[in-house]
Amino acid sequence: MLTELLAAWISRQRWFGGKGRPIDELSIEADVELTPGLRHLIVAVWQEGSRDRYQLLLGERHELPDRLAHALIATVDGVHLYDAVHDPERTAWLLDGMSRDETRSGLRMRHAPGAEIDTTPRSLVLGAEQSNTSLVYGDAYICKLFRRLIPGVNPELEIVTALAARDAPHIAQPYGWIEADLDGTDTTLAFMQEFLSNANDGWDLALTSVRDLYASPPEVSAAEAGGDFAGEAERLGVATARVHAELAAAFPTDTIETHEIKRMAESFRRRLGRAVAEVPELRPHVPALEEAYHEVELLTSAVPVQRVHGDYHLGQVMRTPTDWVILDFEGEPGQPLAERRALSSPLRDVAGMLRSFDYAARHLLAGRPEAAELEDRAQAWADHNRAAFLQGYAQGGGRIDRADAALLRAFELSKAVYEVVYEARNRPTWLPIPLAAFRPR
Ligand SMILES: Nc1ncnc2c1ncn2[C@@H]1O[C@H](COP(=O)(O)OP(=O)(O)O)[C@@H](O)[C@H]1O
Ligand SMILES: O=P(O)(O)O[C@H]1O[C@H](CO)[C@@H](O[C@H]2O[C@H](CO)[C@@H](O)[C@H](O)[C@H]2O)[C@H](O)[C@H]1O
Repeated sequence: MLTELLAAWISRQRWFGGKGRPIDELSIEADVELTPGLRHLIVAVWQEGSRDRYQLLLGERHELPDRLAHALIATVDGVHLYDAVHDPERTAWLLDGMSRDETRSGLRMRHAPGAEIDTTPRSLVLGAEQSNTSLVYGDAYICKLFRRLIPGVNPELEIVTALAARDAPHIAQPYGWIEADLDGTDTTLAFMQEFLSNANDGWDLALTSVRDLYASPPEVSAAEAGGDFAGEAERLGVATARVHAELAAAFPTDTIETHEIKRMAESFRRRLGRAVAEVPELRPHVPALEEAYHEVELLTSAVPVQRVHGDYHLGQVMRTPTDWVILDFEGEPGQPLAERRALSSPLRDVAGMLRSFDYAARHLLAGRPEAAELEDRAQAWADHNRAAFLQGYAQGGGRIDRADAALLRAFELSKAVYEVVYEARNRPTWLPIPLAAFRPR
């Protein structure tokens, strides 16, 4: 039975969100033939009374070449069914579909306004398959297939197309997307953007600088080390401020008054409560966190809010030969769509990036015997680059005044609380990194 075979296969996939819980039932909600030998499936997976939906590209071949053996799902009546994201001959059809604005049984493929899609490049699945699958076509496009489907327009598509319509700088150009109605709501299934083939991500660049400092003689300061990153951190600050200004111009803005600020402090506390229940190492830091959140409640001036990135860190920015480009405007994975689209203070993104400088500085220390000696250098690198980023942010027109300090601090601490949970779940050896954020300064 196909559904049972799919259930066994899906539970082993890296992007499957329901790992560790038995699958009670898998049913096929939609099954569309895109082209002979390529089907698009939306499957519903029931686990412990709740349902999640996932999309699959199902290939069908009578003969399966060796290069696709690893993608085999099952063989039914002599037909090999396999994960067609690994088959460039089949995924070529997605480029065709988007370039021609094809619609197949409710599956709508679209190209971005003004975009001309070259249909000749062939795809490769990007190495690190995580919660989604990204296909890189030649060195031209990257198409992200959202695996777990949440009804609604994906914030990444919404934001990038709005910014591109304004010719905003610092974004990767949109080329196309795939959408369908899910529960009667227009839902993004895939989004294709310009592939920045000649760029490095900010995390790798920052780590190179940190390594350089650690390898320098102890008297060499972060500013003097060969691989100083401060110039880049500053340019990134400028780019961040410009993108915030574009977001404020492209989407509604508002201000939140005292009673809503209190609500924001409440939401920090709720996140903390849930996190402490899951990660007991957080408990000793609760009083200091409570105090920082209380400072937010004392704010008297209104706080400007707008659309923001929402999960801003060094892994979301890429340095091309000429500039910084910001990716992945999707907000924090796992949060409900409404929350990810909600207006927020841009300081939330600033705080996210400040945290990331801390991460880059400390991640080589986790579990190392020489960590204690390097601790001061890590702090010096983080302080130096955090300051440069803030300077760039102000230079680019971003607002951070004295009154913002309490809010920025609370956002940073709340992000660190989120990271504590993220690391406890995904990379326990990294847990000391966000925990270091709660040490008194
Ligand atoms: N437009 C792009 N050009 C080049 N590489 C990209 C592009 N978009 C994403 N990437 C690469 O893919 C990685 C993961 O992308 P991301 O959008 O952050 O996916 P995820 O949501 O799974 O974290 C990035 O760190 C980057 O290395
Ligand atoms: O990039 P994603 O949208 O998947 O974001 C999640 O994973 C990130 C880790 O890859 C995580 O970021 C944390 O680790 C980064 C280093 O790997 C560091 O630069 C970030 O500052 C830190 O928050 C992110 O929080 C999570 O949502």
